[in-house]
Amino acid sequence: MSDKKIYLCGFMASGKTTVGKALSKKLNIDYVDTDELLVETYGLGIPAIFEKYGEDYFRDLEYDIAKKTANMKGGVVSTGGGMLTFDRNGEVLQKSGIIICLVRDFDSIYREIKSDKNRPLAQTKTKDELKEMYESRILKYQKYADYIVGNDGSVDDCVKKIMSIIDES
Ligand SMILES: Nc1ncnc2c1ncn2[C@@H]1O[C@H](COP(=O)(O)OP(=O)(O)OP(=O)(O)O)[C@@H](O)[C@H]1O
Ligand SMILES: O=C(O)C1=C[C@@H](O)[C@@H](O)[C@H](O)C1
Ligand SMILES: [Mg+2]
Repeated sequence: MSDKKIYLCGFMASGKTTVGKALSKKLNIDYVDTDELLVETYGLGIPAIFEKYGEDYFRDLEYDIAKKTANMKGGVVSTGGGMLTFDRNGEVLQKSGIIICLVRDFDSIYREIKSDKNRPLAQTKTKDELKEMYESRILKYQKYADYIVGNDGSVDDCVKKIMSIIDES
């Protein structure tokens, strides 16, 4: 099998993990989540890394994980919400796979993230601040995404859209 990866990127709670798992099952290929791989590799949860060492340190670890996924064999890789907001990560991912950005309506996203302790960046921001972050990040995701796919229907619909993109590419 080719070692090209299918990278799923997008804002927090856009569905990267849910859609990524379902897609890998349909395609019968490996699945990895960069947040999970980071936690496993460094033995510390994301909120704890932010709290103890700060965001910049987390971003350096995230960059190491981006490089690690580039060396893996093919599969579906769902990424952390901030991954594509850094050029150094976008450059690594672009070289080793196809990048698909999932876009989900902000109100659905907000409902998911407002009380989730596992998303430290969301916890410290108001709804307006998060909306601003959502809008400015979309521009960054677009810079590296090969395709933008909506995830406002069912998970299955989103998986089907991605499968038809892969078939045609
Ligand atoms: N199409 C959908 N329809 C209904 N619920 C969805 C859909 N996609 C995702 N969800 C739900 O939204 C929540 C967030 O999804 P998920 O954890 O997959 O997002 P994520 O992009 O991986 O988030 P993070 O950036 O924090 O890792 C989950 O509870 C998931 O079940
Ligand atoms: O949007 C972000 O910057 C983040 C999203 C999560 O997936 C984690 O990678 C972390 O909480 C940072
Ligand atoms: Mg996820």
